[in-house]
Amino acid sequence: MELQKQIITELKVEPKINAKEEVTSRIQFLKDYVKKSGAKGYVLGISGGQDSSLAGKLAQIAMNELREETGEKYTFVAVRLPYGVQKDEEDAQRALTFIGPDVSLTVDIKPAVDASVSAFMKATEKELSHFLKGNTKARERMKVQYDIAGAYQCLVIGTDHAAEAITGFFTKHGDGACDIVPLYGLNKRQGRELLKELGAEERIYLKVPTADLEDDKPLIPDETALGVTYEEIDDYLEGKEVSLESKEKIEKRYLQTMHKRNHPASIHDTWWK
Ligand SMILES: Nc1ncnc2c1ncn2[C@@H]1O[C@H](COP(=O)(O)OP(=O)(O)OC[C@H]2O[C@@H]([n+]3cccc(C(=O)O)c3)[C@H](O)[C@@H]2O)[C@@H](O)[C@H]1O
Ligand SMILES: Nc1ncnc2c1ncn2[C@@H]1O[C@H](COP(=O)(O)OP(=O)(O)OP(=O)(O)O)[C@@H](O)[C@H]1O
Ligand SMILES: [Mg+2]
Repeated sequence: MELQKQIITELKVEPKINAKEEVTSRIQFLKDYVKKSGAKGYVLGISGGQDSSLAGKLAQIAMNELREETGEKYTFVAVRLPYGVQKDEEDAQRALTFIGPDVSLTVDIKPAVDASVSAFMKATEKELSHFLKGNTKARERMKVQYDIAGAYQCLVIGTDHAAEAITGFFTKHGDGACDIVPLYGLNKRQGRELLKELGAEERIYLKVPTADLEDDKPLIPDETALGVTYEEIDDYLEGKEVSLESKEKIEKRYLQTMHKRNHPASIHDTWWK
């Protein structure tokens, strides 16, 4: 099968969606999964970006409905995880207002990240690059979310979706580590459609996507880091034709990041061959 078709099938992307139906079915999924698991709710880091605004809103609605339906105390915990002071804190606060979480926490990851980086440098006498320190930030955020999951008996939501999975644009065992992925199969513009359906204000769904991980490149847009636009990634995922240059960039990243979309290789696996 042609690689584009193979990727679309693997990442479960539909070229056209009904935003209302997607909202309903993904909320239902969050409700069914938490009930079946025996957990008491969900936790998610809220950055101010599009993906966590959407996943957080779906989770909060799911918890509201479950409380109504069961009379049990299901809870959504939103956690702000800034590295010191976040440049776009205002956007994060706007996202929290939109979500209206049951519980809102803030854990500054700076002391833990800085301690980890300085212990690494002391031991190795090597500098940890801004890029690698960025991945440490993402893994520290993962760790805090699992601390909360343990303490509040809840599950960790991940914001992975097709437009991110295709390029492997996430930190392995960082933001890539989670218990449930309610946005799976959506591309970036479909996620935006869901945010609109949920009544988010424009500033939330038009916010420029950024990983915001590197100290020397604050708020660098994902599209700059990737060298390809989300419009092109979304078109590719909807089976449309994109420029040859973008197609090659997307497919190269897809092939290089196979290991991020699979379980660690064992002697029984063949995906890496
Ligand atoms: N073939 C292979 N088989 C098995 N494992 C392999 C491997 N190649 C590398 N690895 C392992 O993977 C590691 C590299 O992966 P990883 O540590 O993830 O690091 P890497 O993929 O190099 O960097 C993460 C990228 O994701 C971006 N990101 C991160 C977090 C959030 C967002 C966002 O959009 O918000 C974006 C970040 O800006 C950066 O460009 C290697 O150190 C190695 O341990
Ligand atoms: N500063 C932060 N505070 C809390 N959580 C964060 C922070 N930065 C990243 N995260 C978590 O890591 C996830 C991955 O980041 P990512 O940038 O892909 O998503 P986003 O910021 O929600 O949306 P966008 O891709 O539009 O920027 C976020 O969805 C969020 O759960
Ligand atoms: Mg972001």
